[in-house]
This record gives sequence, structure tokens and C-alpha cells, in this order.
Amino acid sequence: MVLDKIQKENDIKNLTPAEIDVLRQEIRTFLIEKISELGGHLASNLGTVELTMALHLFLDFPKDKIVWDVGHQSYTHKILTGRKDDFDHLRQYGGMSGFPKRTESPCDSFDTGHSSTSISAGLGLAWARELQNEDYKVVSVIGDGALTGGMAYEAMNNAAALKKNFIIILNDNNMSISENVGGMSRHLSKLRTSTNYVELKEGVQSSLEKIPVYGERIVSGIRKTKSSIKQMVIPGMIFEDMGIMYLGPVDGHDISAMLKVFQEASQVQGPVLVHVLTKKGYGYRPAERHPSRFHGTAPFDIETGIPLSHGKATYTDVFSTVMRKMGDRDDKLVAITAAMADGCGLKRFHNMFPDRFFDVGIAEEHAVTFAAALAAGGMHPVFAVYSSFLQRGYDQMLHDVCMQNLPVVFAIDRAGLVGSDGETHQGVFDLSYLTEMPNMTVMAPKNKWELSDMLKYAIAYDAPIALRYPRGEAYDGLQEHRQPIVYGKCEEITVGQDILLFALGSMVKTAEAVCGQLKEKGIEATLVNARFAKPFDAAYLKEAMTKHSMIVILEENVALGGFGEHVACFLRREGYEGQILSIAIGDHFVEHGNVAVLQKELGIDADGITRQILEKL
Ligand SMILES: Cc1ncc(C[n+]2csc(CCOP(=O)(O)OP(=O)(O)O)c2C)c(N)n1
Ligand SMILES: CC(=O)[C@@H](O)[C@H](O)COP(=O)(O)O
Ligand SMILES: [Mg+2]
Repeated sequence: MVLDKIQKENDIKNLTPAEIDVLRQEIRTFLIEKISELGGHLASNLGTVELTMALHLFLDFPKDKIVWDVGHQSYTHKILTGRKDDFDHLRQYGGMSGFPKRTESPCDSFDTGHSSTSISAGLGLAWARELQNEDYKVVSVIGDGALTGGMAYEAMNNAAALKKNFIIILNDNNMSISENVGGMSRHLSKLRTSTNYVELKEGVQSSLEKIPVYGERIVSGIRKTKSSIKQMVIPGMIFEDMGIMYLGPVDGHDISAMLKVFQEASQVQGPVLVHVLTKKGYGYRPAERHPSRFHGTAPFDIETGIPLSHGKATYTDVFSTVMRKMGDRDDKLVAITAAMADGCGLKRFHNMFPDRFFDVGIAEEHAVTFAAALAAGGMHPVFAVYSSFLQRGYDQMLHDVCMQNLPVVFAIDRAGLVGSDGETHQGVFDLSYLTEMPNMTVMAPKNKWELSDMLKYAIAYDAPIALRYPRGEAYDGLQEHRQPIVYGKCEEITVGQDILLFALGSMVKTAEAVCGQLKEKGIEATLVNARFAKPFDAAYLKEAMTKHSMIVILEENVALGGFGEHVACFLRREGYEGQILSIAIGDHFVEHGNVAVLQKELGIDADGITRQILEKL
């Protein structure tokens, strides 16, 4: 197999053209087989096999640098840099990450996971090279979806000042996770159909530029003329107007065509953008037909493309159902997503109420301020967003939503540990960054019914409010405990005289199991569903302090600034002299792996918590 040969020699440049052709087929087959077993990001990786191979033929690793935007398309790069065998443990605890990691390989030059950072990072590497008189190539690979994110424009705006080579590859597959949206996407659609521009530049420019002074002048003259021709042929050549040379479009499945343009691009003294056209899911029929479903997939049957297991209803499903119902009842309800309509469960709302649905692109900062103004204008906005991506909107929440006390609902999905995406995606900081914001209310449901009740409560509430719920299956236990939601009030589930378990959201289910284990040891616990992280039920706690010798606070968030820290501080201030145990995540990032395995490693599973309680008692 050519794939095995390349693992040993580690250099694609030694292959014959025939072997190159075999290799791209072998890589596709390998990706489909591995991801069908373990899950992962399939469609984007299938679409970038040839692009990555062309980049490996063009660049020298680890000397040259590639920054992969988001990094979910970096699997072929991992294969070509000696990590093929690590795919047996892809995204598993202790195994290889699904994203680029500097700690994993010297050929990974910058860690990614969140979108639209690659041009900033590439530009930083290019400047570091120049300032230290070094000599290597820097390439940022950014998708058309990632190009909807504001950081990409901030970086391009800044890049124009660089007078040395820096290559930006725009990998345009006309898709974000779902359909790409917005004005830039429309602009790219126009560019996609233009074929002659690269031919006009090729050869002419690089040979002319080698002639000192006069050559440069001629090139600059040609540039001006061509620029005006382009303005006629291709409306709004936004990149060139910003000072970034545009080359393309080029077929992203034709390795030799790409190589030619990359060579050309490397002659440019300044930032240059190469527009590469690819097909998401290329080479695997189910992924070509359903690129969104195969963007990130669970294990599936290769023959049919159907997932191997169908889990129970998720929290996202519950959110989706309630939003659709509430959309019927409240014609001021509007839903916002930052390119995550599928993941956040807003597809049904979109279908039912297209005029009240907004996909703003990968633009969380904009989404928050946009929601604030919708609220100021009298609408009832719900921004559905993953916990880790909402980190992008910190200042907008503080400055635009909370300072004006505007009624925006933050429906925070993927709160807590998310599993195989790892440290960039774990939603373990939101309780810390939300609870410190004046005017913000923060809730977390214990099960699927409570998510429904809390969402309805939040939509009716007249100030900033957030509810956080985890990735995956919704807990369907404790159905009998469904007292109405009362502002700032907790819910008592069981009563025991020894210790109090004050649990938030997903940790109520875990605390239930802890209660069972403690009972076996003869320890009677009171179990309380906190419901509100802010304001938490201070009156209940004051009363409970007098009845329990230990209070255990449980959350799926980092300890610093989190729920436990606030509650513990209150208890001490009130003069509680019993033991306080805060169950939370330590001051470190949490890597990828199965959620149950991670919880165990972190000591926040039922066994670990019971052990810590018994040690303290
Ligand atoms: C800040 C942020 N928001 C949302 C996401 C989720 N996300 C991951 S990939 C992706 C789509 C990216 O589209 P594109 O860059 O075109 O790459 P493609 O998937 O088409 O290969 C989105 C929205 C993210 N990683 N980071
Ligand atoms: C790369 C990325 O950011 C998304 O594709 C993310 O992996 C989706 O995560 P979920 O599987 O939780 O929807
Ligand atoms: Mg895309």
C-alpha cells in the first residue's frame, strides 16, 4: 500500500504520479473506515484530501507552517505526518486529538478548534519569521464558513501591511456545517464561476517580477489594468481591494493545478489568497449527498451511511420541540444561531417560522449584540449556542445585554463536558463567566421536563437569562419532581439528616447515585436540585446550614468562579462551621475522551464523589 510506504518514508514528494493517484484513493478509504468505526469529522476531511496532498508536495515539514482553521479538516495532514496508526484511538481518552495539536507533532504549528482564527495565527507566524530573519513558508487554510467570522476580516485588514509572502488558502465548498450564509458567501458564488483570472496572471507576473525596478513597474501597471478589468468582470474584488492578491479559482481536487497556483502564490511579496474549490464529502456518496449529517458523525454503516445506534432523545431535541411550540404561541419569539442550526436544534423552528429565524454565520459576538437590539426593539430573542462558542460573546453579553438589562435568552447547549472534541469544546467555563455579570440570571435543568419548563420560564422573563444543558441524552428520571419554577428557588428531592448535596443541572442525576451509595454506608443525605446558579437559593441554604454537618456543592464547571465557589463563600460568610466540599473541575483544560471516562478521571462521577465525601466525613 502506498499509504504504508509513506508512513515509513514520511515524504509524499518521493512518490510517482501514479502512486499519488493511488494514495488519494487509499486515504479516502482509510478515513471512511476509521471514522465509520469511531466517529469524527468526515465530510470536511474527504473534501480536503487532494488539497492537503498538494500542500504537502509544495511545503517542507516541519520547517514550513500550516494553520488549519477550526482544524476539523486536518486528518489527511495527520496521516501524511506519520500519525496514521494513531487513528485507532482517534478522539479517545489518551489517544490522538481530532484537531491540530502542537504537543502531538512538530508538523502542527498552531492549535485550533474554534473558527476563524487561522489568518490571525498565520500572520503572527509570518511576522515572527520576518522579525527573526528566518526563511519558511506560512499557509493558513480557511473555509468559506469560517470566513463568515469577524476575526478573519480583522486579520485580513491587518495582513495588508505585510510585504512578505503569506499564503491564505480559501477552501470553498459552498458549505458551513449546513448551507453557508450571508453576503460573503454570495460574493464567493460569483467568484466560483470565473475561470480566467488565474490564467491571466500565471507565469507573466512571476517572471516579470524578477526584473528589477522595471519589472515591478510593469507588474504594477498590469495589476492596475487587470484590477479594473476584474471590477468589470467580477464585481467587488474584495480581497484585492483590501491589499491581498487573489488567485483562482482552482479545482481543489486537481493536485497538479493546485501545485501550479501555489508555486505562483509563493512568488508574491505580500499576502495572497488562493481560492480553491472543493466538494464537501467528496468520494463517498452518502457524505456528498448529506454533507451536514457527515460533518461530524457518530459511527455508521459504510454501505448505507446510516448511524449504528439511535440514542434516546437529547436535550437539544427537547429544546427544539419547545421552541417550535413557543413559536406558535408567541409571535415575537425569534431564534438566532451562529451557524449551528443543526447542532442547536433550530431546524424545525427555521422551517416553521423562517421570518423569525436568523443564522448569522460563525459570528457569536455579532449574534449577542444583534439579540440585544432585537430585545430593545420589542422582540423576544433566544440565542441558541454551544457553551464554548459563547466565550466569544463575553463582552457583548456584559456591555450590550446585561448593562441595558435586556431580555435576551441564552440557550446554552453542550454545557459541561462534551467528550471527544476535547479541550477547545468542553463547556466548562460558562458558569464562571455568566455568574459574575450583573443582571444575569443563570439556570440549569436536572432533566428533560425541567428544560422544557425553564425554557418557557426564560422566554417569559423580562431580563437577561441563561439556561445551560449538556450534550447528548436527556435525563428522564425524577419525573415526579416537577414543581413550578420559582425565581431563585431550589427544589428539595430527598431529605436526610446527615449531609446536604446541593447539585446543579446535570449533577443532580449524579448526586442521586451518590445518595444511593451513601445510604449503603448508613449515611442519610438531603438531595437538592439547585435549579438557579444565580441567584441561588440563599434562604434555603441558611436554613439547611443548621441541619447538616456537611454541605457538598456539585457542578460540571471549573471550580474557579463557579457555582460552588459562590455558594461556599456565602456559607462561610453566614458563619457555617460544618464541612464544605465543592465538586467541580480543577484549574486545567480537559482533553478529549468519552464523557463517562473523563468524569471518572476528574473525580466528578458518583464513585469519585462518594469517595471524597467519605474521606472528609
Ligand atoms: C467559534 C466557533 N463557532 C462555531 C464552530 C462550529 N463549527 C465548526 S466547523 C463549522 C463550519 C465551518 O465551515 P467551513 O469553514 O466552511 O469548513 P467546512 O466544514 O465546510 O469544511 C462550524 C460552524 C466553531 N468551531 N467555532
Ligand atoms: C468542529 C466543530 O466545532 C463542530 O463540528 C463540533 O465538533 C460539533 O460538535 P457536536 O458533535 O457536539 O455537534
Ligand atoms: Mg465550507
